[in-house]
Amino acid sequence: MKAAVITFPGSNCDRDLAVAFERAGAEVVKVWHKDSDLPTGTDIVGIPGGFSFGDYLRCGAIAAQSPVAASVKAFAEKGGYVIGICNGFQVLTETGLLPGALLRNATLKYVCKALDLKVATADSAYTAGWTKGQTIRIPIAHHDGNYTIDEDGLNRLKGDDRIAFTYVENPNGATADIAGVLSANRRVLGMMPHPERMAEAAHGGSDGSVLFRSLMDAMALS
Ligand SMILES: NC(=O)CC[C@H](N)C(=O)O
Repeated sequence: MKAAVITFPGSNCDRDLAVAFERAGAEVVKVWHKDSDLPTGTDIVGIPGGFSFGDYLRCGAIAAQSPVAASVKAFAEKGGYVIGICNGFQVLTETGLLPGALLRNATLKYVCKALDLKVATADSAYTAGWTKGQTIRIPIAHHDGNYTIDEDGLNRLKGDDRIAFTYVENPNGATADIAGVLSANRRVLGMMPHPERMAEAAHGGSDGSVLFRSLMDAMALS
């Protein structure tokens, strides 16, 4: 499996994401945001966490205008797999690949801690390694993680089983405790928590590694 990890000025989780993909067995190619083409044979695009373009305008808004963003959008629209973590999730909502928006945390504070999540669906390449309703521990680190969506949008997400993860204790005011959502074709995942930061014993937990392994398994079958 070839994973393309995008880097913007201000990204800071690109290396961690690359390592998590590699430990799961993927080949990783780093892609600078000015590269307009994804590497030939890309199976999945990873948009990492960080502070792209200093979080100016809105988190992810400038990154969503980068040359590479158009290729990522075209890749996703053709059915490609894309995962956006934290700032990557913000970029995905700004490109329109995922619905909703990430607003400032209700507390107006940056929150950095490990917390419990519920796996809201096991029906995706990313979450198939867990069972629905399982509690897992993954860290968050953000000031704009307050996932917000209108009632119609929320009903669509619920009706289509597209909520991937919810918080056990909501740290940021997110609508319906949502921590991660899937696209309509279930191949684009955006999540505020950082699975790559809890992916091996030395991180203090390895729940995050399940996501990368599930992905590898799903791709081996497809
Ligand atoms: N860890 C991150 O990716 C941070 C995302 C974003 N800059 C925020 O603070 O909300």
